[in-house]
Amino acid sequence: MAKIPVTSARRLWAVLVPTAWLGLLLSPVAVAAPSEASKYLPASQIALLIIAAMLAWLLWWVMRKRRQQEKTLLAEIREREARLNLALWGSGDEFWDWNIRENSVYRLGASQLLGQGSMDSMSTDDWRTHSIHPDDLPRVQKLLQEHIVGHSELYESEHRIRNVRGEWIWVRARGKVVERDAGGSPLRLAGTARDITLIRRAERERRVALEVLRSMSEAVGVIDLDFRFISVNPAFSRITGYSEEEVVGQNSRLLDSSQHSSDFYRRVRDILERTGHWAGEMWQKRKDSEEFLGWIEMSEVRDAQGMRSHFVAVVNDITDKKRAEQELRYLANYDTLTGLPNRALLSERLGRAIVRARRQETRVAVLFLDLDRFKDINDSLGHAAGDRLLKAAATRLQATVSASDTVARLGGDEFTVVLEDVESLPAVERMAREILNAFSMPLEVDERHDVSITPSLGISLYPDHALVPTDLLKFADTAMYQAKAEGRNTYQIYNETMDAESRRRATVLASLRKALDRGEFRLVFQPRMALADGRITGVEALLRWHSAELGEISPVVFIPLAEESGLILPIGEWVLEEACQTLKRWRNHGLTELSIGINVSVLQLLRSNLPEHLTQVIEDTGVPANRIELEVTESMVMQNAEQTTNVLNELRKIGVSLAIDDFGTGYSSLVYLKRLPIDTLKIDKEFIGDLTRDPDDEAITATVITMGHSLGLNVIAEGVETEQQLSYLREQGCDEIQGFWLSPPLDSHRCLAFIRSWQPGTVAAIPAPY
Ligand SMILES: Nc1nc2c(ncn2[C@@H]2O[C@@H]3COP(=O)(O)O[C@H]4[C@@H](O)[C@H](n5cnc6c(=O)[nH]c(N)nc65)O[C@@H]4COP(=O)(O)O[C@H]3[C@H]2O)c(=O)[nH]1
Repeated sequence: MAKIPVTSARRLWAVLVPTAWLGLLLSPVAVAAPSEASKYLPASQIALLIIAAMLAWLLWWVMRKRRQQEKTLLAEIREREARLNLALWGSGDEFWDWNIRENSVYRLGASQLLGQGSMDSMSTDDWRTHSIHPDDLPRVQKLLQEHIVGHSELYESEHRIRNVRGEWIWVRARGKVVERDAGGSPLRLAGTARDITLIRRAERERRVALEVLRSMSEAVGVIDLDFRFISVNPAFSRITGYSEEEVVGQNSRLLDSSQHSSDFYRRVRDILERTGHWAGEMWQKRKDSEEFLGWIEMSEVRDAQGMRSHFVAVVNDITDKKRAEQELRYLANYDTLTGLPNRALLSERLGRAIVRARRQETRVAVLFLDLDRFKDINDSLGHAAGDRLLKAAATRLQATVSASDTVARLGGDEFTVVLEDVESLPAVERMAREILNAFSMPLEVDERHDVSITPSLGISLYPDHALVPTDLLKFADTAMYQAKAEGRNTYQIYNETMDAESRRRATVLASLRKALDRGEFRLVFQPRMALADGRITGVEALLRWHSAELGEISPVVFIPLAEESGLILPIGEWVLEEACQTLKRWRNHGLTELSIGINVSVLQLLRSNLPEHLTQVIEDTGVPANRIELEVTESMVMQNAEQTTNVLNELRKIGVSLAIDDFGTGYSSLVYLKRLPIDTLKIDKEFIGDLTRDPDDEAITATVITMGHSLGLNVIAEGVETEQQLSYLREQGCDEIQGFWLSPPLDSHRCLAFIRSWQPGTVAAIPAPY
């Protein structure tokens, strides 16, 4: 159908409507009374009227049709607009239309941006100042300008705009000039803006995550569900040695190490597949085959649909940390010198042993072991040799006990052995003897030095003596001190009286420390006589201590304490000076042939400046060196033969004579004796006491005399109490005797009087004083 322009249709309407009305008005006349009508209107007019009416109807019909079309069009437009709205809502986009000429911006947008069903129209200026973030505005304007002038095909920008809630959100705006004037100048620019806040945030988070991954010190590997690497971070390459290219596509088995069984790795993967997570320590193998310990956390990653898409493994190389931890644990529990458990680990093991023993109703024995005179050796050989000696002692000890027993070092020269499942006390004693026996062979300190050292052992038992580790250790320690007091190189089993003993020892030691300053010491002198002519050849100076608090204390008690505590050094100096002063006085009384024997502790030989001090005393007193005889005990010398020999040689050079005291108790070998620069052997009173009663002692004494003479030594018998003993010794050719038969130790005045009144010829007639 041909379309009629709206304006001409209106004009036609203006002519046709009155005509049609006229036609209609006149038509009834013609119809009702044709004869009359024919009277009034000619037929042509009637026809005209009918045509006019028909035209009017036609026009009305066209107009109606037209209105219907317009309505349909409008409905279509509305529908499209609704669809556009829907599309914008669905996409979250905003449509904007900038009318440059009218200087206004029309915006149609999703509720997120502009509010529900929002349509907005604003001036360009308002749009600029209120809607676009001031920081982004210059850039937006620049991009718009570039597009308007034709420098860009499309206007495109990412910037912030204010949303319906007044918050700044990021949008990606795109647009194009959609209308230009005849001269080509843009009239309208339209486009969309999409909310990209979340995308940008996700993008930023992704960038941050990527940066974190890149800078992480932990190795990160992304693995697919078949355990093949998808990507790895730089730390992964650094730690494993594999570059990303080398590893992507490879199965993660590539890093499996031989430290675990393949079963282990299979189990880990099973757990990961079942639970989506696994964390733990795992050995891994680097590209260069070196193995490292990793702390590994593996977790599944799910996609947007919640389906597992891959795994992420974070690997921390903890090899060094673990090593450091182990070292720390080792340091906390083990003695670094010997590698034996230390006190902490010992207490723990002892505790566990006690728990087991309680359950099984068995016994636990604690053997507390201290090396005799270790301090002296340490001081004389040097600390390095001392350390080697301790190591050798630890090895010897470990080799002696069984592997299930704990050998620990508590510090210094103190060791402890814990024996479990102890059947009986004799079994423990057997072990104690085995240990003592094991130390009868010298320990090799280095290629040149062998050192003989003996231990003293104290024993305590669970549950007999104590029920807790601390008490068991304390009691074994007490028993060990008792073993020392018993003469060392022995063992003692704890008993309650030892506590009193150790308390007494502590009291004595406390008083001993003050004794020298308080002038509580004095010397007594015991004469000795030559058997050949009955002449008094000399005296032995013996120390006495009368304590203000404790009364008279025997040297047998306080000398070992003085040696252990080191007090023997100043005390020994005092003895030396006092003895030489006495001899000087006696010499002034004419006793110029008299010698004086002075006991010297091994500690003085090893630790003091004895040769220098002696030289000084000789100089001060004017006593000839050859009238001084230093007495050292056999066992002391033998234990530290090498070091003591050096000092003895120095002393010999000064001119003093040297005697081996208590000879016969130390099992000296002849070879050693020959090497020592000594002049005299003093046979221990133990052998003399049983002379004439014990044939063994007689034989030993006779042998010692013969042996001493064969080495060119003067032999003196100590502790001679009877005439029978004297006769026997004379028979055997012993050179001198000393003992109660002749005289007990006397103070200096009485001793001087005794010597002066002594008649050599009346030897046989002198009765024993006791
Ligand atoms: N049963 C018996 N005993 C007799 C007889 N004759 C003497 N004795 C005792 O035997 C000990 C001999 O001294 P020692 O063997 O050097 O043994 C000494 C010595 O090793 C040590 N001692 C004493 N004075 C000193 C000293 O000034 N310095 C050092 N380092 N040790 C000393 O103490 C130990 C014991 O000395 P003391 O108690 O004075 O005991 C002395 C003496 O009194 C006797 O016929 N029968």
